[in-house]
Amino acid sequence: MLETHDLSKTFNGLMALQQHHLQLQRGEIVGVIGPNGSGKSTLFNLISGFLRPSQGGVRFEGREISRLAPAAIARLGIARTFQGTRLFKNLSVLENVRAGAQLRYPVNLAEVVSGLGRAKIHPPASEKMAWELLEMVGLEAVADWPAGSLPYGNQRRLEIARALATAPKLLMLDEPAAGLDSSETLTLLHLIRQVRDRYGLAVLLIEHDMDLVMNLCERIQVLAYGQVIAEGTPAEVQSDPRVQEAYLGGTA
Ligand SMILES: Nc1ncnc2c1ncn2[C@@H]1O[C@H](COP(=O)(O)OP(=O)(O)OP(=O)(O)O)[C@@H](O)[C@H]1O
Repeated sequence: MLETHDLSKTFNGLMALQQHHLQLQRGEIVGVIGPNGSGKSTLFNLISGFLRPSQGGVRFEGREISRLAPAAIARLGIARTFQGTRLFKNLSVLENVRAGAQLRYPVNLAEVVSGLGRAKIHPPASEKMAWELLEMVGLEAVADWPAGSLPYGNQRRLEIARALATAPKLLMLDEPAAGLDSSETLTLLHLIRQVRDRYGLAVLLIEHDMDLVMNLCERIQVLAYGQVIAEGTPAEVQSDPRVQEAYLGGTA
């Protein structure tokens, strides 16, 4: 469903990503790991349209998408979360999920709140769907709370519910476990699996939390200095000497 081919990005002579290749099938959970500065965020930004490649491209369902704008890519069925959260903190939890459906389109907060402008053309997710998503992430009891008042772990789960309101085919998660304690991380692991099982979507995640990556992902790709140095099952990657070397003295 998703394929990067020869994907490369240079910043002022620095090769942030070099000749990257990845294939992702429907229903797969794949992790991208690597030391700081290895190119993970660059890869995410290239796939989601926030950066243009210097070379190569990205195909989604057979179509070249690397020259499309982020909103156009989102419309094709790719949703992403960001490091940290980007919730509408003053809107309720439920309103955040409903507004998630509009994130496929360039609506702003004022339009979401008023239901006017572009928000009128692109209506929010139905109340039924929003409640279903809230139930899945375990936040129905706090549906009326302002999103900003939730503990951080719950905000991360809300972000996932909001991304799912766009009914994506591919969900990209940028360090979903950052800032979570081990029990919140375990809840997150189950949630991501449940989301995949229920909606059959593909999940691509960047993560530094090795426990989460090794227990959740079916396949892992390892980057170092912008290059793929290993790819395989968690067991294969963990026993790969190149990976151990890349992480020597690192954050793994
Ligand atoms: N907009 C930019 N301008 C210049 N250099 C950049 C830019 N974005 C990233 N880089 C450089 O590209 C390289 C790869 O960075 P990237 O953020 O993709 O790594 P990362 O693996 O996501 O790191 P981290 O784990 O710290 O988030 C780094 O050397 C970084 O300094």
